[in-house]
Amino acid sequence: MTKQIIIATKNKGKSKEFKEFFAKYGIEAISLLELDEEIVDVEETGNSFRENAALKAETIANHLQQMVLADDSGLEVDVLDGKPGIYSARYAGEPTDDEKNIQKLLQELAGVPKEKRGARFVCTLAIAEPGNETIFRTGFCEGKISTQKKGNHGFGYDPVFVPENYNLTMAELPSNEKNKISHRKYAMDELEDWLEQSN
Ligand SMILES: O=c1[nH]c(=O)c2ncn([C@@H]3O[C@H](COP(=O)(O)OP(=O)(O)OP(=O)(O)O)[C@@H](O)[C@H]3O)c2[nH]1
Ligand SMILES: [Mg+2]
Repeated sequence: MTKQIIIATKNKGKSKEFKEFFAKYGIEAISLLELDEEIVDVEETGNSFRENAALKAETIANHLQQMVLADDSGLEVDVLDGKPGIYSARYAGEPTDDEKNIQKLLQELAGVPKEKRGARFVCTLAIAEPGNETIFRTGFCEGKISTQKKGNHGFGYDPVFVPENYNLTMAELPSNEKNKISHRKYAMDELEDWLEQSN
């Protein structure tokens, strides 16, 4: 039987990326959207990526009584003092809408010159298991916010995020390229020791 890990997410874009990462270790990543049982949303009431990742991982691990990985991630824009940050998914309000979030961000940055459009994606992973201490890993991806949407791969703010040393947006990169340089990939790299020891 293949090994499996539950990913405490309802985000299809994240789920697809985790399936690709874990497949390399012979592990099948399963999101909450694929479970037979409907899982209620965990309220993200924390004040940091770490607190929200812990909330999602620990709540779902306790509910399912098994090991669970959660991802809390977002975009920090320099000229906005790190916003939208932990509010990235709900930047333009709820229900969450990637297109509205992008339009709001482009409006906030209207007239801001290229050299001041620096930003980074942040991803904190939490792995929780009933009875064990939760572990955390974080990864970053530096870049800039473009002035126009381009590309249709990925999700979220990918169409307006240009990674450092690239002239293309994240959404113009095929998924295997994004998955070599993304915040999520660097957070997964930090998990390598844990993956080796638990394999
Ligand atoms: O362009 C992007 N490329 C990425 O790789 C990426 N990673 C995160 N984000 C943004 O940050 C929010 C996370 O918020 P978040 O961690 O609460 O996740 P979510 O609410 O979408 O799903 P869940 O995992 O909580 O169920 C997302 O919705 C996106 O707006 C990204 N945008
Ligand atoms: Mg969320």
